[in-house]
Amino acid sequence: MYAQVIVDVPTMQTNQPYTYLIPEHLADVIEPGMRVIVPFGNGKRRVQGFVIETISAYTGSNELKAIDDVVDLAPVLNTEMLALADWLARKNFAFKISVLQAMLPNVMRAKYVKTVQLLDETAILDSQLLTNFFADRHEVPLDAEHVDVDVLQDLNRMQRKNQVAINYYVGNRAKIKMVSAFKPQLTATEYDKLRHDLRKSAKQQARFLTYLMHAPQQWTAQKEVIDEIGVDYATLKKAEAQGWIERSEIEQYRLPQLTSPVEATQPLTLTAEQNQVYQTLIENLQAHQAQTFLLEGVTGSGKTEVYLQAMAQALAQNQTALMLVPEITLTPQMVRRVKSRFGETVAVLHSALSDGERYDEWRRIERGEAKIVVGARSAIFAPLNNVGLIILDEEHDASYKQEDNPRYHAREVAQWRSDYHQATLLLGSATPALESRAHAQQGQYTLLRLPHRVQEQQLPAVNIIDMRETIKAGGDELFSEDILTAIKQRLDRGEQSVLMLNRRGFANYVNCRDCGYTPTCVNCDLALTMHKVTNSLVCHYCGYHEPLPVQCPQCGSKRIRPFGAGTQKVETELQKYFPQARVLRMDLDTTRKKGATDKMLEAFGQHEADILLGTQMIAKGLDFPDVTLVGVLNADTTLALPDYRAAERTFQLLTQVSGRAGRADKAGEVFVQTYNPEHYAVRFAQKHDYEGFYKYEMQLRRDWQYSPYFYTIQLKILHEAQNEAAKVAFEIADWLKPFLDEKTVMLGPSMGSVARLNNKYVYRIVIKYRQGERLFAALDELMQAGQRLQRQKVTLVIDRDPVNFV
Ligand SMILES: Nc1ncnc2c1ncn2[C@@H]1O[C@H](COP(=O)(O)OP(=O)(O)OP(=O)(O)O)[C@@H](O)[C@H]1O
Ligand SMILES: [Zn+2]
Ligand SMILES: [Zn+2]
Repeated sequence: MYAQVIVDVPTMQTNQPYTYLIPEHLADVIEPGMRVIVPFGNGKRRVQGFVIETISAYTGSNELKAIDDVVDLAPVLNTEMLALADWLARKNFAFKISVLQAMLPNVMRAKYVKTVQLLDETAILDSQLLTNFFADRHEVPLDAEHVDVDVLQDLNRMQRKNQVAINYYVGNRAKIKMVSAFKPQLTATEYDKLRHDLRKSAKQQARFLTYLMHAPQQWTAQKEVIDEIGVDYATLKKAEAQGWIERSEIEQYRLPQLTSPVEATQPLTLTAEQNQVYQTLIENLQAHQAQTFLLEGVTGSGKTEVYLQAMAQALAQNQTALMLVPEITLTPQMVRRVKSRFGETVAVLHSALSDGERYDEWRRIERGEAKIVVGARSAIFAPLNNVGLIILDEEHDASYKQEDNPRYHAREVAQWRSDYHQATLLLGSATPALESRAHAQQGQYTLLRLPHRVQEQQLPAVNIIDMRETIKAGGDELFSEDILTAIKQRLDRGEQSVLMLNRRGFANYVNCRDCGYTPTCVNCDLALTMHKVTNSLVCHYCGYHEPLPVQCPQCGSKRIRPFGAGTQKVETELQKYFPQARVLRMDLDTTRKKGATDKMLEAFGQHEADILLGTQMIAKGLDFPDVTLVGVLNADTTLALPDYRAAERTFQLLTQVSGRAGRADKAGEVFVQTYNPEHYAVRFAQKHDYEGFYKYEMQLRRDWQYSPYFYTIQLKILHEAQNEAAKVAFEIADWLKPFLDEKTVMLGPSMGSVARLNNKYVYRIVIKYRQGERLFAALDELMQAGQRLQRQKVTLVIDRDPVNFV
């Protein structure tokens, strides 16, 4: 028997599996989806690999090495995941090993240990340095970074003389937490009788027997009982000796905890609109059809309640459900809402968990103990079986796209899994991605709508404040008079405010404080990005550049300069205006600590603060009844993103954050400060007009040839030397040209925005296309050349449908 193995060797940039011999004693053990340890290369190097297939015949001529060992007793990747990995690697020009690893919790990645083994003890006798290094040991971990250079040189010399051997081991970091536990062995009547026969003085035993009479017939961690009923360890030992209980080590899950207990909730009675959406979903669930629904529901329209009830239906028909939420803030509140409905059958997977917690949640899912999964992007790989429903909440969110290896979009994975399981796929948002809305237009998705808030509350009135006027009148760059007045009103009335400082694209662009002008690219209509090193403005897309202006080209003002103030500065300023206000600041700094976000939101929910000041992380999902004011301090930073989705991102952000106001019985009000008050993204957001924005933006996308009319592929070429990066980039561009049809546009090669990333120069090629077959074939070939490029120390990144151009 032979196994096809994808090996974990970062420098082997290939999707080709390697064939290994399965030794006799492992013949009945090894299955596809298991991790194995295999020798690799010439030395004694050992690496981890994934078996993707077993075969009975080998026709090649190479002499095969044998598999050393298996890591798993059962496959950790099932047939579905192996097929998905295959598809995903091909579709996104990714390496299979990175896809397979992305599907598993971090701790299941191999840890490699290198050691040096002393073969000839006499060889070190003369050297104090080496005697100290080995210190009476025969094998010592070798971590080149922490070992003296002299020692390394000696060891090298000794290796050539066969006096030492270098060994490689594959370690396993996935640790299961074990605790002592016991299980009752007798019936309640028997325990009762034993208790009657006890000596009077045996108080602890009596207590324990009383407990056992009512204890469930299952393994219980002993520590909990010892603490709870006050018996000691000796009592348990005695009980075991007398056959009352059995004792053993059992596995205990590290369950992620929220800061306060979750109270159970009941399904709400759906409104007529919600019910209509719900019924459509249920019908599809019952029919077991792979169909995609786009739920376009205004903020506060009760989308989440619909998700919860649809998930309940999946459970009721004995299926499982998967719900994705964007990274960061949203998670704790959403997790709370899902847990309040479904309790322990919910598993949570997101980046705030510890590695151990993630591993345990993953196993609860894999074993079928958790039937509902809530998590961020990578939770899309949760090993659920028999999936009935997949939900992407805030489906437009950019965090669903993974920007590192392996690049993928959670939406495309969701679609694939929905097809595989014949599951219902529900994409929900108040502001769907243009691509999704266009799919609904063309009938690929079914469009469902919730145009009103749950209790028919009005969407908040949005006031646009022209900061150019404020500045002219000698006002503050951070707070206009209007917004200060509005905050004061809330403080007087005991209501709450949410203030957002938009940090995306921050300080990378310049704008004119007098007329609002932001320089844009002549070719692409995208905002130009400031390059401090060269003192110039650069287009991230096509490479166009011009010197940094000293004077506004539009109005002649000298007040054209970079934008910038951090949340901390804003907080200080705010406190100067309102010394008595209780302000909660939420940004990357204050939320870094585990559970910090959850705690802060709890506090705000309990009205322990008057103002929540934060970055765009506070824009989504918050549902607090006392919030009647939302202030956006700077709407423009997202507009200046060097990305054709800049207007879309701004519209989405403004709509989302506005939606936090007036969600209950008190009316809400929004103030948006901007230097571009007449921009269409701002105007449509003011009217809460998603459909209007969609139509307008689609027209522009067609004119400028952007998604969804054109697809985009971005190639990045990285090298330590600028001329080498440029050379390879132009070679690749020339090589690709014959494969492009006349409707395909190639931009660049141009120097990347972050000219030096990880000490490497970046060159970029952007390709816009409508028909991709020939292009993809060419890119596949380019991928195969990856190994050659690697030898030249060139990194090639192929990014399909990039969401960020930086
Ligand atoms: N049928 C219902 N009856 C009463 N209250 C409801 C109902 N459905 C939802 N709600 C409540 O209305 C509020 C808004 O609902 P929810 O948070 O589900 O909206 P959403 O559309 O997900 O909002 P957003 O997209 O703005 O985050 C919540 O407090 C929720 O508990
Ligand atoms: Zn100007
Ligand atoms: Zn350009």
